[in-house]
Amino acid sequence: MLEHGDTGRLHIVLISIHGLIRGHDLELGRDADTGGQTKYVVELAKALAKQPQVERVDLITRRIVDSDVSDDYAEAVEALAENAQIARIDAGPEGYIRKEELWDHLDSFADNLLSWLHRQPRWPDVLHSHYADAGYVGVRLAHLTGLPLIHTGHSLGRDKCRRLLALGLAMEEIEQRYHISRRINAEEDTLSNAELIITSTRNEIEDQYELYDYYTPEKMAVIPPGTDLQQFHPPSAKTADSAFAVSLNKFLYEADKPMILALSRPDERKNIVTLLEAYGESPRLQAMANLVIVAGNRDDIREMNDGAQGVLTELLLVIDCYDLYGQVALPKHHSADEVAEIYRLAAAAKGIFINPALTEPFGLTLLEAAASGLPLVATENGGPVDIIGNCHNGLLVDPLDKTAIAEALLSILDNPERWRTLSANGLRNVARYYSWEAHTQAYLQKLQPLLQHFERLPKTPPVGKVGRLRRQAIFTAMDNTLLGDDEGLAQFVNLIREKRRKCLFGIATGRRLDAVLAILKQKRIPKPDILITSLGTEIYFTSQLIADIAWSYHIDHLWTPQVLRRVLSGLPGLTPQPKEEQSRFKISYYYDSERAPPMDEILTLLRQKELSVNPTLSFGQFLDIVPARASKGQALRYVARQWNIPLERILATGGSGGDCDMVAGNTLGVVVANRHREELANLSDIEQVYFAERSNAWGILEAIEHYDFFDL
Ligand SMILES: O=c1ccn([C@@H]2O[C@H](COP(=O)(O)OP(=O)(O)O[C@H]3O[C@H](CO)[C@@H](O)[C@H](O)[C@H]3O)[C@@H](O)[C@H]2O)c(=O)[nH]1
Ligand SMILES: O=P(O)(O)OC[C@H]1O[C@](O)(CO)[C@@H](O)[C@@H]1O
Repeated sequence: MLEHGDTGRLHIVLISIHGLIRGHDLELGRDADTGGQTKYVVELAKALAKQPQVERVDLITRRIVDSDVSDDYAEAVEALAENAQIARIDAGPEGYIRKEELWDHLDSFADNLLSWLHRQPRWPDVLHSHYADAGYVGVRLAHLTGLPLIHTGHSLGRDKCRRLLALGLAMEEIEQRYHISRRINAEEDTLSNAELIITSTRNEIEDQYELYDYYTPEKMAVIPPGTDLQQFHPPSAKTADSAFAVSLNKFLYEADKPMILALSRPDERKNIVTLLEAYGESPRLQAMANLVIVAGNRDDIREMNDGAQGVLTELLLVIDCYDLYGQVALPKHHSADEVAEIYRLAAAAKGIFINPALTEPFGLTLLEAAASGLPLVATENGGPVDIIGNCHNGLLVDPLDKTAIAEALLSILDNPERWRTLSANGLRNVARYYSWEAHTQAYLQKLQPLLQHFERLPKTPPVGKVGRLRRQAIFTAMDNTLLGDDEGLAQFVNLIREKRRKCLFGIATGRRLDAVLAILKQKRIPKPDILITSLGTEIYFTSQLIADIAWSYHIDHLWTPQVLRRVLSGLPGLTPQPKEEQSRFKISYYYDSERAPPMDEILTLLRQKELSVNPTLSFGQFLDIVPARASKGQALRYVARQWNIPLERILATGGSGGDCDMVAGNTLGVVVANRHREELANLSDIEQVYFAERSNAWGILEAIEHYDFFDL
């Protein structure tokens, strides 16, 4: 069994979870989640697969079984090229859900993807996550495997939040609609654990990533994406009117006028309504050109998701308000292969492409328009700064300034010489700066240094643990869970003894080994088969309590306890716990919630100091900090792999902050009644977590009944 490529050629795993992804006829614009990123990752996978240094590319996404979308998305594997494929992983509900609703299912996605990776002939050489959700999964996999993680954000929550607030949305509404804090936290976590961040523009680094606490420009590389110059090119001699051109006639009185073209997903951030108002408030603009807005595909607006429905409804109301009938086209349908022709239609009519987005992280449409010979007017916020800076083919505008938008459009429309110059610049420079061939060369060159120094965890468990007869396990936290009710404990211990031959007994605690052993003895609890102590930083197995050295070696990654102590020493409300609670990989404080900063401020401080660690607050009073690769849940997954026990057959009981990743994901999670639910409140929506009615060990016994655990 090959552990790593002995051919020396690379195996790259790209992770892009949301949206509708397939190798052909991408349904770009169909909904808010299927747009530039889905196109980017498919083109990147195909371009990388062509490189001689690359042996295999896997593009990982979520499997979707839903009568509202094509069966293509339910295929577990789809070939992209001879050495590239899309692999679809199950996680959460089978149906197609918005990316904002995926957060509760990403731990399960990570567990299922890890199982999939273990089923492959060898470990990949690198994980490359795309967007916050894939970053969340990539971080967990990188911790569990030791593989290097690289990341591309495509769009950043802090930047989107800033723009939506500027638009007047309330923070509560942004949180409710976009779960923006979970997304930003995942982005911060990804930035603090990725080895390399690939951006499409310098502007992203200076103006978008700069908003993050964990901001390390030296880990970032600008590698712009390409565009397919076979697909996007200027119009040839006058071609017969296409079906799409004809379809515009029903909207436009004078279809031959120049066309102002906007093309984007129907998403609030694309700010199409401001463009429409700028057009509606400019009689000169209306006299000179038609406005064509391509905003995805739709049948019945009333059946679309809230975001798209809101955007399109508002457009129709504004068209009516300014009485723009006959001058504005809002076509309902276009096919993937008509998109290039739409740009050419605008170019043939000496039109302009406009991207009025509040913020545009990069803007693939700008490349497509430039390659079609269209001059650009684009938002000054984001990627267009670099694109127009490189291509010299258009103007930047403040997306909230309607007068500036109108004037920029007029300054090109009423100057044919200027139109020709900008069009020619765009054609020449898009080919020069934006090609996938150039992208993959730069990408692979940036990748090399990361591949040398990574120690991966062994793929196959050490001999001797594989094939144990026992196919189940129960792991429990100690304080107030296993312990706290002696009668319940006695019942539980009897059950464990009775089932010992088929079920491993594990304890996962924040306490140190010596403290645990004293309690086990005092309470006459049998020695567990697996003992995870000090919050997942130490693992001992069998009754001889042999320490797992490989685990200690694995978690000793980016761990700088001295720096950590120095950074935290100045904070009010934090008192170091006695030295018997401290250990090599665990720094513990008493946390006085009256005086100490809130946890998210402590998280922010650690990230600003570029400390990639795992802080948890338990019982609202104990703050423990361990290495990023250590936690109860990560230690449990490491052990489950070693003992070859599927997570779905592991009952994991906890109840405070330090138990979160043990209870979440594919384990059968349990929270007993008396534990600190508020620290695990966000778990309550996950079906695989059972909140017991009863307390302490009685709650574990109740959960065993609930899951019918011994009859699985
Ligand atoms: O009705 C539509 C709308 C969009 N598209 C296509 O979808 C893509 C849209 O890409 P882009 O303009 O880049 O916008 P987003 O979908 O928002 O893409 C996100 O991800 C991209 C890749 O990283 C970045 O360029 C963007 O800034 C980022 O917002 C383009 O290929 C368009 O041709 C269609 O085909 N039909
Ligand atoms: O507007 P948001 O929430 O930042 O998301 C941008 C969306 O555009 C996309 O390119 C669509 O594929 C993805 O990056 C993401 O789904």
